[in-house]
Amino acid sequence: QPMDHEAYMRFCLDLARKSPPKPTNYRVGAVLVDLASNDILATGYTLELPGNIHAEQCCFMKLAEQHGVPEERLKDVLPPRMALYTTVEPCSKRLSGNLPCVERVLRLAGSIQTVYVGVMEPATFVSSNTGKASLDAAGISVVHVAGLEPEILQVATAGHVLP
Ligand SMILES: Nc1nc(=O)c(N)c(NC[C@H](O)[C@H](O)[C@H](O)COP(=O)(O)O)[nH]1
Ligand SMILES: [Zn+2]
Repeated sequence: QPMDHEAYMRFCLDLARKSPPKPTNYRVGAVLVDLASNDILATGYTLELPGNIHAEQCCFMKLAEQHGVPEERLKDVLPPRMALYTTVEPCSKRLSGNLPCVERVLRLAGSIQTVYVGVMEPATFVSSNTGKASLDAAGISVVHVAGLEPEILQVATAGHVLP
């Protein structure tokens, strides 16, 4: 019995809780799901892998490693219909200058059908995340899974110094 959207988002939130708090990013959890089998292809949480790695980026890095391909070639080796769940929408700009996750998702346009997000990105680091427009333009739906916002934001900002 496949999990429902809220169950996947709760799973992402549990992953986000594993992320070490930092004042300069959010604690996010993400999973990539094969829509044909409902199998979870990869999980990730912020800083899970060495370096300044985002949750979504973790998923893609793990799959690139598993398949022995560079991240740019993932579309060639991954299933044709997938969904990405992430507690915070994929970043469209990173203050570190690293490649934003929206760009990483766009590499899989045509395979990733939908990005399910728990919250849109707050304005703490990036005044307005333009990801939804970019993803929509590439035919990737961005769908808000409502109901977990307070918990997601509390976990995401746990490392932030109080104003
Ligand atoms: N969707 C998402 N997943 C993450 O794992 C994560 N950490 C963010 N965070 C977005 C935020 O805008 C950036 O973390 C800051 O812009 C700082 O950029 P870096 O993270 O240092 O590259 N967003
Ligand atoms: Zn990102």
